Amino acid sequence: MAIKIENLSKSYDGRQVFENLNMELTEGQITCIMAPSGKGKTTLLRILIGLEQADRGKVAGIEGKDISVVFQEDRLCENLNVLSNIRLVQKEKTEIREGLEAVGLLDCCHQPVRELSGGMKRRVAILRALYAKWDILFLDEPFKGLDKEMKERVIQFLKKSCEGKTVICITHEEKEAEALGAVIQYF
Ligand SMILES: Nc1ncnc2c1ncn2[C@@H]1O[C@H](COP(=O)(O)OP(=O)(O)OP(=O)(O)O)[C@@H](O)[C@H]1O
Repeated sequence: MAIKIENLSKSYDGRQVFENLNMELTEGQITCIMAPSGKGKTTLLRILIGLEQADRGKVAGIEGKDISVVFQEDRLCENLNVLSNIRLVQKEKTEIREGLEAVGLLDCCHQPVRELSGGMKRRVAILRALYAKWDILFLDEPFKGLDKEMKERVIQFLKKSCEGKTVICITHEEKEAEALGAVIQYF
């Protein structure tokens, strides 16, 4: 079942963020949502994942599904090491070595997150979301702070790990959407 967004409106203190937004996000593929800064992409994502309420309109296709999210902020446990951060959300004891290796985190997997660089933390946040149990994965500008080479590695791993699954990714970069093999939704 697709995610259907129907006539969704949201304002803050009388200031309209978006009005009568309609969108259909196909399941089993990666969709990139693109819009200029301030148009309300993060607000839309927060409504989709239930952290915010729309003023009007409805969303179908998410209720009852397991969701996993990479927020713009890493939201990691700074005093836990990389492995423990990932294991926190892991329902099944899946082998995570492949992911650590793919995104270049194997050598630092026992290091507390507080000692990592911004780009390393980003990769931990992405891996943690990927290894959680989910039907729909939401990513809000997930590659911010990654250099070109690392971004390509992470995108390749994401693409491979998410094949046939439903992923909603907010990005400003068409190149990222293309590399992910994503369908682009402008709004
Ligand atoms: N909690 C809030 N209270 C008041 N206004 C808010 C709140 N959250 C967002 N806004 C406003 O809603 C508008 C849309 O913000 P949002 O972060 O959703 O945009 P965005 O498209 O994700 O932007 P960016 O690409 O810069 O991240 C902005 O004008 C912002 O100031």
